[in-house]
Amino acid sequence: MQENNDKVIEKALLVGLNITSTARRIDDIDINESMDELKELAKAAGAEVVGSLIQNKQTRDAALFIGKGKVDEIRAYCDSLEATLVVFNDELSGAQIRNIEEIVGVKVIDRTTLILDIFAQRALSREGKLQVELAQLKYRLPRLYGMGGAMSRTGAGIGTRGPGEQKLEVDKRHILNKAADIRRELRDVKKNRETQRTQRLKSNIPIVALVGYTNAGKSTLLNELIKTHKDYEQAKEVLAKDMLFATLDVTLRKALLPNKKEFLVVDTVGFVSKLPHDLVEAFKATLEEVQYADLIIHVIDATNDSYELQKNTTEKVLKELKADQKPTILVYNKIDRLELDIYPKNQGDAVYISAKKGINMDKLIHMIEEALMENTYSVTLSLPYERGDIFSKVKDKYNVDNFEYGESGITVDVNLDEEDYNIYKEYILDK
Ligand SMILES: Nc1nc2c(ncn2[C@@H]2O[C@H](COP(=O)(O)OP(=O)(O)OP(=O)(O)O)[C@@H](O)[C@H]2O)c(=O)[nH]1
Ligand SMILES: [Mg+2]
Repeated sequence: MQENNDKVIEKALLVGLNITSTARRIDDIDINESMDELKELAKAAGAEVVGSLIQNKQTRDAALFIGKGKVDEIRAYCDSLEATLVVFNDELSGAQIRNIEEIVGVKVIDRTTLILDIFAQRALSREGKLQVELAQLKYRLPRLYGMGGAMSRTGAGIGTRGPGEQKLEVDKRHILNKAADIRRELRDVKKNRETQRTQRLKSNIPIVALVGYTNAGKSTLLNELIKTHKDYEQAKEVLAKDMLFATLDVTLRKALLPNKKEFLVVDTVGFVSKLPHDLVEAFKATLEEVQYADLIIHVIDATNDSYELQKNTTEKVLKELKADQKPTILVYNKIDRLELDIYPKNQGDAVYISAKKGINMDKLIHMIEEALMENTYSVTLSLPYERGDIFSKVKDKYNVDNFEYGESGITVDVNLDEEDYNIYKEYILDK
């Protein structure tokens, strides 16, 4: 194990179980793809992957998950590869972790612990940190027995980190108290967020949420969309990186439609298959922003071999968030890396783009405009000068910059929503 300034680079051996009988779950993704993803997750957590093995088996083993013979094999692998960490592709019980650790002699963690560890390292906002910590505590509680083992949580590194660098609790009573504290604090944070949201909803700016599998290109797309805004500056861009879970915190930024109306773009945490259930629960709160969106842009990495599965995973979460009935645009991204004629042309609510190379961005932006303007009325208002109050209201609310001072008043081109259309009907200029 190399160590510098407390940063431990662990050498990880990955282990996957391929269930070959009917015990296999229908939504289990292909084992090779799942292991590739596990490798990316291990890298994202800061580990160096030194090896990977798959066990084909009819059923899961209650005590050792993959069976005694394979565990002995893992031990030999660990010795020869000098692995310091074994990562299982599935969620293990506390007893299984302890039993396997006893045989292989190095730290054993599962996919859930790995994902929680990445989240623990990346969460930036107060709320994000609290949610990750709560998810970690919930995960640990039923496993305390298994993790009391000799080498389990005494060392540093993956699986021992909590947000804010404190060591995770190992005492049940402490955990329960801590979880209660966090829940209380989260309630306060939530109130705060609700206040902000109420203000936002009052301001009437439509909200467009970017959702999709991790690494699909959501943040890259956000950075492209905000370039349309007059107040755009590079400092407003968000981190876009070839790394799973680059984005953990919800970010809102302003952008402009061709008709000059403002909208807010929301960047969200990416989804992944087998996302730990506690984390889904925790991040549902963050993903609440999606529930308030007027439009959802589902970003899909069209170059990924499992993009269909990734799309399904995302759609399942959207359903859980009760956001599956919202107007949605499917964006197939990264087409700069595809042969030009292998993807269907744009059809219905889908569009093929490259966020990075700016291909078909104009098409996408027009689709966004159409979707957001669906229930609006494009009118010209003729406002007498004594109704300057209406003018300033409309100007602020709709970000109007197309108006003219005439002899009898001000004429304004604007897209009114239904409510305002009825209020200002008498001032509408007949075409
Ligand atoms: N070739 C190509 N690469 C792209 C495109 N869009 C994004 N990428 C790359 O894909 C990687 C992931 O992009 P992000 O924008 O960080 O993806 P994300 O969906 O925000 O990912 P998470 O925040 O981790 O969930 C980065 O390396 C991007 O440069 C594209 O249109 N073409
Ligand atoms: Mg991102």
